[in-house]
Amino acid sequence: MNVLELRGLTKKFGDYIAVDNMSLSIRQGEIFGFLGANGAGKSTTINMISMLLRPSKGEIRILDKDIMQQRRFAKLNLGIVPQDLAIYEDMTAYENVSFFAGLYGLRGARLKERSLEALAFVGLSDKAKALPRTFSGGMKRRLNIACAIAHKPKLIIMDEPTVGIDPQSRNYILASVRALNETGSTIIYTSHYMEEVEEICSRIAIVDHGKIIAEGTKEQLKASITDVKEISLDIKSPEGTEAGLLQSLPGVRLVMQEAGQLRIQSDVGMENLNLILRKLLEEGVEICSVEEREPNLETVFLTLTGRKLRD
Ligand SMILES: Nc1ncnc2c1ncn2[C@@H]1O[C@H](COP(=O)(O)OP(=O)(O)OP(=O)(O)O)[C@@H](O)[C@H]1O
Repeated sequence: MNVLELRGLTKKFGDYIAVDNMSLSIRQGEIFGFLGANGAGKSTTINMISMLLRPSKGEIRILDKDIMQQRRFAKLNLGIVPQDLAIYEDMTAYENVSFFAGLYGLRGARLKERSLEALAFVGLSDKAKALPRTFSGGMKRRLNIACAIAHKPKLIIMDEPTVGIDPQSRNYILASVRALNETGSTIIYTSHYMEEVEEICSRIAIVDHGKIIAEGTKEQLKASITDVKEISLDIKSPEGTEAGLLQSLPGVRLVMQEAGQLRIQSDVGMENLNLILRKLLEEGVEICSVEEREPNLETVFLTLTGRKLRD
């Protein structure tokens, strides 16, 4: 059964079309990645699914029921982890979770059990009695997740839950996404970090200008890219000076530089490796290794949109 179905979903703000005739089916048991640059329309889509925004056009079905006609059913089956934190700083972590779980009708022993379980899921059991204002940004994000999952929704939507947090919290969040999925929840995970999406998602939609421009498993998406190759060079030289030199060479589409490494995406069939190497050597750059890389989701995104996922 489809846990979520979007049919021709559209949202206009004045003349601006933020979500453009989007159709999508998400099956039970998936971790579905929603990948797009800032402003692509991810949050607007999520806000419509969570009934905070009214679609201009189209239909949203959760577990085969139209959410406009079955609002309560949709709410009970949905857990939303919003991009902006929705927690109370002056209530303990446990009180926060049980407050939100209570909104979904949980009471008594079941409320307590589910609230504690949700805190355990995100690795905050030992902080149950602490106030969120003493938490790191990452811990607050984990609490935000616990608040959305205690009522055990069938569909959990996470809107960029790992933006700007420490690696330990990030790992907790990714582990909790997997654990939630293993216990039967379907998950929609939005992010502009393609590494994360690649790591945890079973299927991915790439969103750009409010439209889904590609959809499939990561293997399918990568296999669709046949006209770009990626070369990776380990180099020794002062950082930050090389990318500009290479950008203007024929066939070079994109140069990325990180800590002694250059990643160059260029047109397949362009025999420009010799030009690239010659240019670097002329500039006194020491080349330690050269490797042709498998395409990743960044390559896919770049090829489809002509832009980098993160600017
Ligand atoms: N209430 C609003 N009124 C006018 N324009 C809006 C409104 N909400 C969003 N937009 C515009 O719609 C577009 C899509 O925004 P949205 O927040 O859905 O993108 P996003 O993919 O979630 O990006 P981000 O990662 O930055 O949250 C943006 O250009 C945004 O400026």
